[in-house]
Amino acid sequence: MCRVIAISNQKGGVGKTTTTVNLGIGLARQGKKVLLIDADPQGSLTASLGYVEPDEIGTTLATIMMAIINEKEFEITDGILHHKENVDLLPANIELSALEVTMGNVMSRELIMKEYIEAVRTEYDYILIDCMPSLGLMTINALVAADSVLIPVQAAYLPVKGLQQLIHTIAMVKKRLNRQLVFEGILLTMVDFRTNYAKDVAGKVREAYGEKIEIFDTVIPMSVKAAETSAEGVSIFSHCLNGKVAKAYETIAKEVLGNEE
Ligand SMILES: Nc1ncnc2c1ncn2[C@@H]1O[C@H](COP(=O)(O)OP(=O)(O)OP(=O)(O)O)[C@@H](O)[C@H]1O
Ligand SMILES: [Mg+2]
Repeated sequence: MCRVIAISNQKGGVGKTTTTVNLGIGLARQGKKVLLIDADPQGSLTASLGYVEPDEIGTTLATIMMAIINEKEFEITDGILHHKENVDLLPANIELSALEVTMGNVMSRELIMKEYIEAVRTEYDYILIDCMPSLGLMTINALVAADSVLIPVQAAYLPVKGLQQLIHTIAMVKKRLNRQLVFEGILLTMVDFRTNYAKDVAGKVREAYGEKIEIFDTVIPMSVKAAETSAEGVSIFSHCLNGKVAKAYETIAKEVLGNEE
């Protein structure tokens, strides 16, 4: 059985892409077959995995979604890149933003990505979708295609308002387009243990949302090591296996495996 997880928060720079890379490769290290989908025209996931010029890649998520819109055939291997840390990647680039505009006029425009995922899900144990920082049509497509949504929250400020908007959008998707959608959980990222403030934010998020949404016990520490990995095109496991960020993502991968049982 394949589980499809959308990694989403419309707030920028909260650790969505970093979490997609390291949770994905963390799951692969536990023996799972994993596909990472870049659903952000910035192509950060693609670049983080070492494909440093996303705009030069020919076949991307946009190509395949366009084929689906035009009712053209596609192969499940189309566009797939194989990363050396045992995960597959469907890349993205700037073409995705043009597609998002085009898609606005298409029938069943929220269901295009789902059609792709339904075709490839037999090949994988986990599919992670790295969403863009917006709640537009591309993110709605990801939420409709997903079984669950994982919400990274940066522990550096009080994110209550932005989270309410995200949770409302998820509730609407669940009601109208994807009854099965559940919360994978809130993941606190970039936690600076030296400050009481970070602990305070963690406490406040638990207070405000802990009853409705599972909050991962493990938090991701703030570390320059996490930021360095994307420049190298590898995960934190290749960059600094014994560091605290690698340990944290390894534990999160195990928590996600446990969520399914
Ligand atoms: N645990 C961490 N410690 C320190 N820096 C981090 C950590 N996690 C991520 N970063 C850095 O923070 C920045 C934002 O992270 P990331 O790109 O994963 O966020 P994002 O939510 O995907 O951003 P966007 O909304 O632009 O897609 C990046 O420069 C990344 O390297
Ligand atoms: Mg990102």
